[in-house]
Amino acid sequence: MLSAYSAASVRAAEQPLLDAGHGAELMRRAAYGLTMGIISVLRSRGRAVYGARVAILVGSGNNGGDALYAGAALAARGARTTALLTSARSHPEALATFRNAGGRCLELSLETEKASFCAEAWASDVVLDGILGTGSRGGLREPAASVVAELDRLQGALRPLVVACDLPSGVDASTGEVDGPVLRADLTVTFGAHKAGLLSSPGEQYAGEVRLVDLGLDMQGAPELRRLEAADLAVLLPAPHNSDHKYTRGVAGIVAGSARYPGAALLAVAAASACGPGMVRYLGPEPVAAALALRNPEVVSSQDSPLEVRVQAWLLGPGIDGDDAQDERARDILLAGRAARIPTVVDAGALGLVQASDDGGNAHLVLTPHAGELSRLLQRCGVARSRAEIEASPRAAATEAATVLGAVVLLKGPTTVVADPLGAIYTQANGTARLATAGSGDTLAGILVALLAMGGRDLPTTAALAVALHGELARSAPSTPLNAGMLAGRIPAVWASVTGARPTRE
Ligand SMILES: NC(=O)C1=CN([C@@H]2O[C@H](COP(=O)(O)OP(=O)(O)OC[C@H]3O[C@@H](n4cnc5c(N)ncnc54)[C@H](O)[C@@H]3O)[C@@H](O)[C@H]2O)[C@@H](O)CC1
Ligand SMILES: Nc1ncnc2c1ncn2[C@@H]1O[C@H](COP(=O)(O)OP(=O)(O)O)[C@@H](O)[C@H]1O
Ligand SMILES: [K+]
Repeated sequence: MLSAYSAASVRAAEQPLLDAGHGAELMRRAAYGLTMGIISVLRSRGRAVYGARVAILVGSGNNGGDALYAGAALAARGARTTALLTSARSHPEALATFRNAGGRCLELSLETEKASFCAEAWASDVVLDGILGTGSRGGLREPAASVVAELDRLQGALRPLVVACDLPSGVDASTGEVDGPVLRADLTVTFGAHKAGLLSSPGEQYAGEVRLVDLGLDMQGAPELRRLEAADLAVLLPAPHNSDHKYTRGVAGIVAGSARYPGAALLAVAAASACGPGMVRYLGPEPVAAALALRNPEVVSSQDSPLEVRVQAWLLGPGIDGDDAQDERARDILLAGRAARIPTVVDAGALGLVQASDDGGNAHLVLTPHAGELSRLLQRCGVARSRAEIEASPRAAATEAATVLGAVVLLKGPTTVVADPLGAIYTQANGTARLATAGSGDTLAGILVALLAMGGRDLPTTAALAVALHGELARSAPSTPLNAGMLAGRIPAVWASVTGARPTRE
């Protein structure tokens, strides 16, 4: 499990070491890790350090200091290093060390030097972003903002590799929010602890690969957010016991699909069934059930009322729009669920049926909106948040929705957020943009209801687990187009690969 912290927590953890006079040592370690990161990206492009061209953007604070020390280390190994001082002030010792090592300095305040730096950066192997770190307030300001915007224009094979020092400048270290231009990094070498902003949208999408350099910080207090990693999936994905029978293994009940959208039911059911619960029960129109019988003969289908069947978890909503009988089933489950407290995934067409609750009445619900659906959901609760606002601050929006609605909110996107009304947050970014395709959310909902039915973990952890598994379905796919219909079929292989060796008796 990965824990990520706010800038304030990281700085608080650094303080005792700074007070004890270890500041220079911390910076030396940070710069060493950064140097190693730059060398590794150079090698990934088949370049030696000797003779490599490295262009460095330097800010006024310690972030600029780290970058200058790394630049000095590279210059000492024969790299051609050029720094652009973006402020009248730079870390004095680091600047002197850089100059002594043979580094060239240009000043942003001089128009001709700015132009020569941009030309140098475009011809470089690596651009190092050391303008702002955890001490930044708001987005990049001028004149640095324009240089970054200009450098970020370069695309494709001509674009140099970009390494960010601690975090891409202009990304909020705590929230991941972005205000103004940011130079998209291929690698971010971050120091001391993972920053929550690099594990949140949109910041995460600017950070590239993130490597942590250990500074020996003693992080105090609860992390801002957590993330499940491969090793967690291996432990958390459920496995049957010898003594189990189908009802102890969990029954997933699914109310999805309609004459208009039969596919949503097919996708959700296929995904749920592939996760291996004791049983999948499908409630919905007869023609959809008939199609399911051919594709998933193990599924038990009926046109019953949900009040007549027993399940360990419900999924309501994919593709039910406009079908009165499905709508009624979803309403019945939501009403009965307030007493029965059966874990219930509320997706797509059922999201409009959820009412805000501050009495714990929704504590068994996991709502799974994308940003557009969350905007409408919040609107109904009297909170105006446009889709664009939600995409700009998804973590804040998911947390707000979880509080207002009293339910776990799983907000889908490139980095998916799971927010618990009690304040716990997971973010997962296992997937790739190939998941952004119609029906992919139905597959996620199917995985989630199956994992909930199989039980064993709390709602937010199970939700994060489902998102992680769903993401892995795309990550492990070859780089060819992917449609949602292909995803469920990948579950067994991906499950096997994330859980490692497969004992036959568990
Ligand atoms: N404190 C420590 O013990 C360590 C800090 N390290 C580095 O130090 C960084 C934090 O250093 P600082 O506290 O100096 O902070 P920064 O390096 O983020 O710089 C803050 C400076 O930038 C200016 N600034 C703030 N917001 C701005 C904006 N939006 N646009 C333009 N300028 C802006 C401020 O005037 C301030 O001078 C970390 O990110 C990390 O790179 C590392 O050396 C590891 C150890
Ligand atoms: N750029 C992206 N990178 C990775 N995953 C993404 C990206 N965009 C969307 N996703 C994921 O794809 C899925 C899309 O779900 P959803 O929007 O509900 O689609 P649908 O309603 O068509 O099934 C979600 O799991 C979401 O997190
Ligand atoms: K930076």
